[in-house]
Amino acid sequence: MKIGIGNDHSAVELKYQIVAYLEELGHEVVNYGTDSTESCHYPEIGEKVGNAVANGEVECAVLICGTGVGISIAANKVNGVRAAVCSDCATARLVKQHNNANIIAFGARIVGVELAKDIVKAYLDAEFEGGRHAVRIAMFTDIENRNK
Ligand SMILES: O=C(CO)[C@H](O)[C@H](O)COP(=O)(O)O
Repeated sequence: MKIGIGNDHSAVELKYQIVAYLEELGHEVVNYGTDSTESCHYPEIGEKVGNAVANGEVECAVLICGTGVGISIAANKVNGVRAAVCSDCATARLVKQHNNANIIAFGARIVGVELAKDIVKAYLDAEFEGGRHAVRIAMFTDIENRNK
């Protein structure tokens, strides 16, 4: 799978570890994040990755900032993006099964590297269940259309 990754200055080291892990799993990774620990602005990266997912440049993406929250808020401003912050594997699985999240986010200041890898794996291994959940996903699109 072609997977995007984006991060701010707080998450450079964790980003490298997640990129290596994704490549070990056989995925192609496109890096949209910063490789510098110099302070930068996570909304720019969240938007860039959100656009890459929305326009199909990558199939899904991983976003990492200090908490995972700010960068996912930015990505969620892009129509068609469903970015979900996860700090545990059950949530990571459910955001794919129920919410069809196309971006998973977590915080470099919140989770350690092994948990972060497990979160990514739980998300990638899960499948969207459709059915009643598809009705709710369509309602996200309705919200976007009402708020253009
Ligand atoms: O978690 C974040 C956004 O949700 C950012 O990584 C965090 O706010 C950056 O903080 P600082 O500029 O103090 O390093």
